[in-house]
Amino acid sequence: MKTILAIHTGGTISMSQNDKGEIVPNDENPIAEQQSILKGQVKLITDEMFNLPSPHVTPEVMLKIKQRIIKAIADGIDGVVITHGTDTLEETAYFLDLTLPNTIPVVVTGAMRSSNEIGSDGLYNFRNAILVAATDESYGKGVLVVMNDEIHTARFVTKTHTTNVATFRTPTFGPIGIVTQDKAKYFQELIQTEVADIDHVVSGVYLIKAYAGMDGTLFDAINQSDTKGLVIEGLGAGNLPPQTLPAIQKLLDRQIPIVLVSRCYNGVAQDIYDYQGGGIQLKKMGLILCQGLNGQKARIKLLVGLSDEKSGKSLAHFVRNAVS
Ligand SMILES: NC(=O)C[C@H](N)C(=O)O
Repeated sequence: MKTILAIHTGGTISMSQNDKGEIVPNDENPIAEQQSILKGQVKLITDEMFNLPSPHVTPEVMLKIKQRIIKAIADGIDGVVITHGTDTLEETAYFLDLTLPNTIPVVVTGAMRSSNEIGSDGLYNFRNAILVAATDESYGKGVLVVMNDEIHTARFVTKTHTTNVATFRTPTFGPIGIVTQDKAKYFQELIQTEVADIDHVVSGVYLIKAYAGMDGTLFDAINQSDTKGLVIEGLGAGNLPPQTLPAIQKLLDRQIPIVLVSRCYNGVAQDIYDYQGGGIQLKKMGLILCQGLNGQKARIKLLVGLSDEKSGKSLAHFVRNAVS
């Protein structure tokens, strides 16, 4: 029988609705109390590590979860499930994907409806996540996100709806598997990427979204002494309004790495346009075009790369490509 460690960190999955209809954190986590899930099939160990709404989760919290899992791997655990608030779930999941050895299944899940609401999805998602973590086929697939009967890679999954239970989607590539009839079934292989075994996290890594008519104001504002890196969600295939360029150049002159992704939901940033502010010019200026990640994930990847003391070409290589 496999031993699965459940690490609880908070979020709606551990919350309840009060008499006024408000969703509030609980002192006692109702999900952590569920000890009989898949009884006889798995041995469940529980660690109530945090009780945080996920907007309160920081890279330091993510690092603590990573360190807890490293200890569990050393102790011989067979798989890990993490319950987490959905607002920043994709960032924690991707942080773990980038920093953990790909040796045992690590599955992140959450809920869109709190524990006592009609149609609450928490217990169901938790059970499915345990099932996936205890499945042999889940080995070697990087960190997984299991929600609403679907299995996604942490690398590409994103929250797409504020309240719908079918909120987690993988744009461009789709989910890699489904949970059906009490089984995890996979239909896509995962391409391995580099892992960075970091022991601290840097601060000063920012994320800015481009818009029509944007100028250099926001770039000038983040041109501070503590700024270590910047991700820009560019327009379309990876372009920027020309008025932003002088302020961006000032950051590049200070050797601050700048990563460019697209603000589009689907597709990858590419250097295909040759006009002022087009992707070709941005690449020539030294921006790192990152293929396939959204802004918040590219920021996690840049933060992990910088925390691993990568710079120059090795940082660009680490950040650039999420798919190979
Ligand atoms: N569904 C959720 O978990 C949302 C909640 N605000 C959180 O991220 O903690």
